[in-house]
Amino acid sequence: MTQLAVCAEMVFLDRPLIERVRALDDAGFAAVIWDLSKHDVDALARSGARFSSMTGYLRGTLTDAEGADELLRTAQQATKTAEKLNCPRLNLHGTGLDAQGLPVHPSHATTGPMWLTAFQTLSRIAELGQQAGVTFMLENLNAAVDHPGVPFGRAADTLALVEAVNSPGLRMNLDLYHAQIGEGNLIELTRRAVGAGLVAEVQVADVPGRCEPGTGEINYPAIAQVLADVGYDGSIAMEAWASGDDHLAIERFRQAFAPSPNL
Ligand SMILES: O=C(O)C(=O)CO
Repeated sequence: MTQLAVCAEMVFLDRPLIERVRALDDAGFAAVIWDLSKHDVDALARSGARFSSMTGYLRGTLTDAEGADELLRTAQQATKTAEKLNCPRLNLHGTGLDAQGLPVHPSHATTGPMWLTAFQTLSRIAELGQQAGVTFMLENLNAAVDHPGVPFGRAADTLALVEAVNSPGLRMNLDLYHAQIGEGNLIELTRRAVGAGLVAEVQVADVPGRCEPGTGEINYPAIAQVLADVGYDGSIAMEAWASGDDHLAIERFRQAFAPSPNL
């Protein structure tokens, strides 16, 4: 059944994280968490909250041999944390991001060798996911506003890699906020990626401003209809700031996806 989740790193910012995940749980949402090295994992595990996804690595990159080994090593550690939190999805980016979201290894052109190494690295990651019983996800990002220089940020590139690896241990984290900034054509993108069974989480925020659905230019009720039409039953997560009141923002998110018969 489709599960609604909210990124605990972006709402209820006046409270400690542990209280944010509890507030989300009380409101019926699972939580999305970023860098677990910054959080008290045992306290989160004891909180009773549900976790939809978390960052699935600490360091590393897809595109060179040394970075790939580091990515695999820290992804393996992340699977242990995921087990403690009972968190089924672990998120990856084309390269590590710093505290400002900037790529640790920026690249403004992706070469043939980079594509091949990324494919091999992701194949290893997918195997790790299957062994650990979790799904790693490669997230599309945007280079124009939030993550300049991130490799494989375009949804089309992310989807091509996930499709090529073709393993249940690796799926796409389809971030519609980033895709709207980078490429648009969201309905067709959603129909194609989700319809092919390649998406494990759909993340949402509106453009511009990255606030809750309904505050910008994206027609989220139409996206919800597409998700229902293709029978999506994965996670839908709001990775957005609250434009005003936090409770109102998460209710607007819930309402945007309420028409789905899977909910
Ligand atoms: O910008 C995003 O979507 C991220 O996941 C940053 O970690």
